[in-house]
Amino acid sequence: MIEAQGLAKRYGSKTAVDNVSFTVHPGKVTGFLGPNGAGKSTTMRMIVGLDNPSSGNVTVNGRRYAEHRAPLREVGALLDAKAVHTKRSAYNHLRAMAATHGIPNSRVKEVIEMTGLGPVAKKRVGGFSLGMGQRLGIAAALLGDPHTVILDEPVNGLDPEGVQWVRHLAKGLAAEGRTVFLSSHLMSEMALTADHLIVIGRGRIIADAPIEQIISDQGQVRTRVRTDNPSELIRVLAGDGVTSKQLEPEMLEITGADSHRIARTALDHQVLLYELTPLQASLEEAYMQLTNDSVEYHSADLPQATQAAGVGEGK
Ligand SMILES: Nc1ncnc2c1ncn2[C@@H]1O[C@H](COP(=O)(O)OP(=O)(O)OP(=O)(O)O)[C@@H](O)[C@H]1O
Repeated sequence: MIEAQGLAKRYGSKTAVDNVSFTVHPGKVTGFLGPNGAGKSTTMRMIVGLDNPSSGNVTVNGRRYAEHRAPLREVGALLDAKAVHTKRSAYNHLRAMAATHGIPNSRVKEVIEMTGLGPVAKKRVGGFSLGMGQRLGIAAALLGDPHTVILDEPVNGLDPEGVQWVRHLAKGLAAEGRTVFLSSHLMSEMALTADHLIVIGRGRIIADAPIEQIISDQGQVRTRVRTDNPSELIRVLAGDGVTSKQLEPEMLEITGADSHRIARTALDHQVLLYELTPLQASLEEAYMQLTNDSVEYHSADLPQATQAAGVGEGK
């Protein structure tokens, strides 16, 4: 369990993390989501003692990271995959880490196999691709078989097979009862991996809830309706925060009224309905709505075609 209380980090006049309190529970995957510069990495660095809080505190299983006698066995973290000796082989890098904690070589071999690094284990880390570097970082995080696993952007640079592997790994670790805390800016990936989300924007927590709740709280109720008299239905539903968009000659998307109210109003006015489908907001929509005011670095507006191609996304 990770517990942060009133945690803050200031760099000169810049407040990177602003008085945040949260708990990350064991047995589930908790996603840490937020726009670029929101304070995710700084928070994670404070959890593992790489940065000192300006105020507040954070503990893992009741103790600050530095107070654990064998921290690698308690907390495994992937924070900066590039922070390794580039001249060493992956195997030697992991062996050196293991030696500081009395972890046997057999465990080094185990994590190399688990992370798919077998074929490149004897190669110099300097020549690794971004994805291989991520796998090595994850191998290092798992080395001490820790009860708490913290991964900062673990799927960054991984191919689709690697992304799926991280997803299964995170879920598997949580199913074993471990505390799993991972950050990502890929909402779609979070939707598939996390059970619970903590959303941060401009250094502050803006949501801390199970994923389904975040979606249902943020997503406006939208309903797709097919009717043979759309103009009459629009007229009788109008007002009271209800808006209707005509998508096809007989199809409307109605926001601000649930299916029950739409059906009742239609019946009262003798309007025939032949489809009534509640539409679930996606996590991405909920996230955009939540973080709308907290995005520090807005992309310039791009032409539709460029946006569709995915150019101009965050890192
Ligand atoms: N060493 C530092 N000195 C000064 N400012 C810093 C330092 N580290 C982080 N910051 C600032 O603190 C804020 C939070 O940064 P942080 O890296 O924690 O955000 P993040 O949510 O991890 O972002 P990203 O998704 O872009 O990695 C940013 O505005 C960043 O510029």
